[in-house]
Amino acid sequence: MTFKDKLAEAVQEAESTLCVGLDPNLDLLPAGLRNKDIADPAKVSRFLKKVIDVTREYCAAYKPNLGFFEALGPDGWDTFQEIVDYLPPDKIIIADAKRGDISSTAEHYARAFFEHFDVDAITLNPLMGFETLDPFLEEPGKGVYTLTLTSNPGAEDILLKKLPDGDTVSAYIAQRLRQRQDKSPTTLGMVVGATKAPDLQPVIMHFPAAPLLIPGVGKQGGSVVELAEALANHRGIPLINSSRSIIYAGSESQQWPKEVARSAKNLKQQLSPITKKYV
Ligand SMILES: O=c1ccn([C@@H]2O[C@H](COP(=O)(O)O)[C@@H](O)[C@H]2O)c(=O)[nH]1
Repeated sequence: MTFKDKLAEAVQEAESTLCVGLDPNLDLLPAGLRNKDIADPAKVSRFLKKVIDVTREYCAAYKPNLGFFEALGPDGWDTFQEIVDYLPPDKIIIADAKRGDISSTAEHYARAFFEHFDVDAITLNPLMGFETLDPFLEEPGKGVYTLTLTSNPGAEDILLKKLPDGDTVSAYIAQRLRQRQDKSPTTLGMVVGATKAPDLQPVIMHFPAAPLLIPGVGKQGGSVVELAEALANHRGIPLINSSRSIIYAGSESQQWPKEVARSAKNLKQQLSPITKKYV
């Protein structure tokens, strides 16, 4: 099955474009599992598995961010593997790894994430140039989300800078990705921030069929209403990610799993004006 087909099925089955971000931060774990000083991978696994159990009904995808697993030290990769294995097979799994390196190194990243961990998709950083994406672009069953217009303030530093032809760097990346898609069996998508909804139009216009991974709602303050307006004419399926505002909901209470479920359900409902186009 191609990545695009799996993405469409996952969204249709869950009737949701929600992606739950799995960012296990030791400082924010629910009170009963929290121990800031000693990384306890067993507690992290228990926490994330519970989050998955109570949110799976409301989302199409999960996005574990590698930074949080690497911060667990030597056990981090085992924990990542355990969570990837635990995730329901009908959900899209996106490794948020933001890799990008010369081809001979990128080949090894591709092998690690697409062969060893066998996730559906990965996030890549295009700053070292478009040929660094090539090792990830060989498999029809896989997807690649390239950082195009990120949600953070620093997007102004490079991505929103204007080139001599008047386009932004973000718009240029979108154009190049669209051209590359014509020659790639792998699905190319873009990471665009919900916080950048007002700047989104000139970017997605260059690649109107691109699947989008959209972080920035929730703790970063991106507006779902503005996002829905910006996506009105976009054809590619979006996945809207939220991490902290879902997985740490109610973390001071023993009832936290209920709060996590409630928060995922609420965001799924808020996203329904966006989702209805794709179900
Ligand atoms: O432009 C980007 C790209 C990636 N991220 C990642 O998404 C989540 C957002 O977490 P929240 O808690 O919902 O703010 C996190 O893993 C980021 O590293 C992003 O925020 N912006």
